[in-house]
Amino acid sequence: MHDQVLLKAEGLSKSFGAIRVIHDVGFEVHTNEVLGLLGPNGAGKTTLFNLISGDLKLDAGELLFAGAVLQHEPPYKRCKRGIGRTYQIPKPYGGMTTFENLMVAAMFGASRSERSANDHCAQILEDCGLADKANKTAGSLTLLDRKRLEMARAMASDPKLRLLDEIAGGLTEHESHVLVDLVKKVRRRNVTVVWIEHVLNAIMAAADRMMVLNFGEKIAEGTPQAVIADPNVRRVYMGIEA
Ligand SMILES: Nc1ncnc2c1ncn2[C@@H]1O[C@H](COP(=O)(O)OP(=O)(O)OP(=O)(O)O)[C@@H](O)[C@H]1O
Repeated sequence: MHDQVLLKAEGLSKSFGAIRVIHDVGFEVHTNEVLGLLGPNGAGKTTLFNLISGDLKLDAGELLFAGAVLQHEPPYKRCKRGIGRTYQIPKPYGGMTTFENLMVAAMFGASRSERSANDHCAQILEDCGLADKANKTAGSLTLLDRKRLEMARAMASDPKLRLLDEIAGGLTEHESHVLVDLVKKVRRRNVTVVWIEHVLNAIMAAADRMMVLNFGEKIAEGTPQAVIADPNVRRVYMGIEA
């Protein structure tokens, strides 16, 4: 199921002035997997997302997406290729209804006709537990429902790769289980996911593999169990000495 490489990164490097934020990072993301991205604050995780989405330019390295060279393309072209992202703080169109938010994603993100978008979005609202909030404005939703809406928008735009940035922050344990189920639903729609998350239980429950950054360098990669048992990861990420 996960054998094809969707995204391949080689030798990625990025500095801000004299501050080296990403240094010689390489990794692969396989089709239809959930890759968890961990690391202490300031490790370079969001910067890595910005390099993949094109919000930031690489200093060095290569990015291949479904075999195509990505690093020279502007963000909108990468978006058209099917790379979408979700932010730490949900950014819906607050004055529009939940359903309208999804329609925008389906019609402008995925270029669906109004009719096709309509059916697609109605199904997604149902799947995400938002059917009874279809006509509420996004700005009036609770935090969990705004996160549900972020995931619903991720589904509506038919992405190939979704970058999720700390979406479980601020949720209760029960709510983060709801979110894990939604990530699994997103994946069942053949979307590949890279998820930055500090809520360890959530990422452990959803990830097929995990990768850990520290000071801009990859220090571990593997199954969630192997990564969490790695003495170096335990030391730098959890503060546990072997
Ligand atoms: N535009 C920028 N200009 C200068 N420094 C930046 C910029 N963006 C990020 N940095 C610095 O790069 C480093 C990595 O930041 P980044 O946000 O990628 O880390 P992170 O691993 O996502 O952290 P967190 O878990 O706290 O979100 C930090 O030291 C940050 O201050």
